[in-house]
Amino acid sequence: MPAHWKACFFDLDGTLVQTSPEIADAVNATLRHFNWPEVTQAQVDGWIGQGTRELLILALSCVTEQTVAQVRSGADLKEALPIFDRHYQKTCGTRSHLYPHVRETLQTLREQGCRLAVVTNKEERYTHAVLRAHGLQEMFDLVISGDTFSNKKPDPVGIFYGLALWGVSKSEALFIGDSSIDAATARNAGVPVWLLPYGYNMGQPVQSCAPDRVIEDFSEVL
Ligand SMILES: O=C(O)COP(=O)(O)O
Repeated sequence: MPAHWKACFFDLDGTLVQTSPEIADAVNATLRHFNWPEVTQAQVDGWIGQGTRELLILALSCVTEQTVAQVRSGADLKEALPIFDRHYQKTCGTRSHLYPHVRETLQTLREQGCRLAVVTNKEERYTHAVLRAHGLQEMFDLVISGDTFSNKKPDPVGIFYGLALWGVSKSEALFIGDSSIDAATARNAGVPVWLLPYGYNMGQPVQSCAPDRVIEDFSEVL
């Protein structure tokens, strides 16, 4: 294992930033707009990982008692998406916060010459809003969102793109995330993966994803 990684790829929601309270606020404001029942924080936590569009589909399926396939092809989603967008743009940064030691650890990695990337399934417009709200944008050499390429995680395209851009080999890179999607992304790319246990893993313990390591605190990346 290299003493200093040459490139670190980070998931965003549940790894760098605790985002679910303000996502829940935006989802519930959207549901109220249509007079649908609200959902709980725990439900929203369990729906994070595939991007906010997919999260909204799961929420609508839950409250309207339609299948996911029906919501995906129905009128409710089309109407709800712009309302959700308006609310999430407003709530971004209001109730999210960085996990302990994120800023200092990223800073130290930068000083060590490590290339830093975000690889999230969140859509670009929200990824940048969250990073901006926490003054993190300048920290990263590369930001890849769920809609940056035609495929999102667990497709390894974001990792391959970064490695090729920087001329870094797989063994010199590390993926740090919080979910089975992150573990699968890293495995698909052939890079080691460390998982944090405090994020959003659809209600499952991260140990079940068989990561190379579980780290309790973000500073253990160093
Ligand atoms: O589901 C999302 O919005 C994104 O989740 P991620 O940052 O964990 O990839």
